[in-house]
Amino acid sequence: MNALVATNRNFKLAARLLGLDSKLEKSLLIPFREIKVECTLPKDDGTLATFVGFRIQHDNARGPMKGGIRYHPEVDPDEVNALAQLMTWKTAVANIPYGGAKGGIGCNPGELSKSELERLTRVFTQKIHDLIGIHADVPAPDMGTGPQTMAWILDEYSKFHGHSPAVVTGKPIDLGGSLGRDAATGRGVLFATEALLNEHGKSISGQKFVIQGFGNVGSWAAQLIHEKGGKIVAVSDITGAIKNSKGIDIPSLLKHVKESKGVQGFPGGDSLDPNLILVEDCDILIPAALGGVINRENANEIKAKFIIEAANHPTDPEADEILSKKGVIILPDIYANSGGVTVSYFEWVQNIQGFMWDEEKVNNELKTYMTKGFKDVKGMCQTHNCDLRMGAFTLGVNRVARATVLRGWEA
Ligand SMILES: NC(=O)C1=CN([C@@H]2O[C@H](COP(=O)(O)OP(=O)(O)OC[C@H]3O[C@@H](n4cnc5c(N)ncnc54)[C@H](O)[C@@H]3O)[C@@H](O)[C@H]2O)C=CC1
Ligand SMILES: O=C(O)CCC(=O)C(=O)O
Repeated sequence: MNALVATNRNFKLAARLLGLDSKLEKSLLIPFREIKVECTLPKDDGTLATFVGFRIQHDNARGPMKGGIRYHPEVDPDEVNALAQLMTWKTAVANIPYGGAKGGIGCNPGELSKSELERLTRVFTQKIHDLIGIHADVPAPDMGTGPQTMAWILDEYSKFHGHSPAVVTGKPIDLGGSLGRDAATGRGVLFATEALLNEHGKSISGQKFVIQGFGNVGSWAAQLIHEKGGKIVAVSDITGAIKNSKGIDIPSLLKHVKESKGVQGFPGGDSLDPNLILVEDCDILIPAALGGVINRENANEIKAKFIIEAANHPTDPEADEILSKKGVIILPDIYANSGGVTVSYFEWVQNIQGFMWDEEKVNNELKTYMTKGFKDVKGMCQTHNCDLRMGAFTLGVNRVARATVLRGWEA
């Protein structure tokens, strides 16, 4: 199912549970601003290449719009739109003073050299610099981008507006990045999983995990879960998939991935058909790569009892229904992966304060936010007699609706 159709469907279900006014519902759904820019740059061989970049600014009722920038061949306006909307509900679920936005460029970062990526990022920044800003819209990394991308945006933006570290988060520490941001989404996934398991009288230790995606989010989640005694029995990335029913040695896998640029060929496991990773036997499945991967084609075959959505919108609404009938419990993206944007908020606060926190403070604050977020989501589940996805959606949508009305909706 198209990502935007799926996200709108979840929003509308939440709006109905909340009894939202239909005009307010319509206004919350339509993005504040959609930006589409052409980015032409010289490649290393002297030929010109043109890419299309998007920044969708969904809502700013609760504060500056916030969200990552994705470099991926499948980036399209509908998906960026859906991801921007999800950011609005996510920042509200986390209860941080932001709205939502998302950006993306349709490109394959693996096929571009570092200098081509730098030129692409600078051209994109030149096209959108007037529309982003410390109190307007603050980008961050997402799939295919990272601290280096944020450093180039910071540098290009600062040429127009003066030195502005708070205009992006997820930057290198040397440029004002926060300690703990690199690991934050994965660490948030750990805290979210602990909160859910705790409610079911279980702990991480001894549970069997499968993780799809071994980039920033998947690899940090794997490392932290492994440290807590969780048994990771299968992992996949773009290069392939591996499994080991006794549990994969994650520190060795991290070393292998650094050297070989992927999980493929890891000697500490057997290779597995990547198409089967989501239906591999486990207790807990963590999708940490692309959207829409859990759908009506594979939902019936899923063996996990719990799904922790580290990726954005990995589960189609049709799959939600099938999995719910099977009794599978899904911890939704807008809560489960909110650790990244929460520490982005801490980074922005540190930049504005001009004061750096130590890593222990960052991680402790993150745990406080994730624990509170779980409690708030559960509260909405009880109020509206709904599952965790609708608990999170009603929580986020209600907070944004309240802010919108307070700002003068009635006027
Ligand atoms: N980086 C962050 O702070 C946050 C990221 N997310 C979401 O988490 C997910 C992963 O993002 P990152 O780890 O940042 O990206 P990344 O670019 O660091 O890693 C992506 C990983 O997915 C793998 N992958 C790509 N296509 C695949 C496929 N077809 N099958 C299996 N694996 C595949 C890549 O090989 C790589 O291991 C995305 O959905 C992103 O939107 C959500 C919240 C915050
Ligand atoms: O850290 C951020 O500002 C946003 C991260 C992001 O793109 C996401 O949570 O999906």
